[in-house]
Amino acid sequence: MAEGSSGSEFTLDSIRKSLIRQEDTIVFCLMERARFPMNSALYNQSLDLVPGFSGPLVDFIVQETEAVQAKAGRYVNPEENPFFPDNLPPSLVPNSNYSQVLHPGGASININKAIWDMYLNQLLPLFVVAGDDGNYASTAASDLSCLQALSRRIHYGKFVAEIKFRDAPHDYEPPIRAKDADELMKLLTDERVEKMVKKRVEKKAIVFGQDVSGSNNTDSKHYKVDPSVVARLYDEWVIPLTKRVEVEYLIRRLN
Ligand SMILES: C=C(O[C@@H]1C=C(C(=O)O)C=C[C@H]1O)C(=O)O
Repeated sequence: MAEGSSGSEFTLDSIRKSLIRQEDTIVFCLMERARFPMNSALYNQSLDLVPGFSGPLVDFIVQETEAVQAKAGRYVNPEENPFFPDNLPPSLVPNSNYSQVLHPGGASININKAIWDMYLNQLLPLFVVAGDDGNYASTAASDLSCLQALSRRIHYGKFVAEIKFRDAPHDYEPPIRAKDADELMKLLTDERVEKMVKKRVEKKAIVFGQDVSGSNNTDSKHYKVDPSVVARLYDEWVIPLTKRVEVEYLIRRLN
């Protein structure tokens, strides 16, 4: 089930290892998107660039890509959640045997609208330069990689919540029955781990984002994505949204 895991191990430790691995993917995706300027025409609601499609070009590219990926079975995987879930075609390929560790109620949790809004309206302007180079299709492909990586990480909260519940059902059952979201939030929060995550992603942006040359000199002042933006991304959005998924999952856990 988890990225890079055999599927047989389901522990908080193995889930956290997967979240750490996903940080690399997220940092590299952001660095790829930073190769292009803002290209705001891509996101413009009123520029109908595709004949017969009404809406921003980025919507067209994401919807069409998700449709192909759905046919190839992407959304059968409980780790994946589409940005445009309405009218997706069914999978045409034989089902892979994903281990069904989640409670069935988890399948209805999809907070991609909030992730889309955060990414386009708040995050992008923090790490891409202004301008338009006309590379809309490549820019949108890069946006989709970032969005999918962020969505996977944030919805991984379902697996985190499941294992936390299994490890301490007696602690979680009373607030679940009382539908006490605040108490659940307190129970699942681990501030020590959050602090480590924020420090580590900032460091990854420093290490991965340097220009590497053949000599011993690296340019340590210029990073492909500002490391403080990556730390802020996790602090303000990734961690809080992951915890929102965890709470939403737990609230449904005993249904
Ligand atoms: C994901 C977890 O749950 C919470 C969310 C965290 C995160 O999004 O990085 C970190 C610690 C917890 O507060 C976890 O415990 O690992």
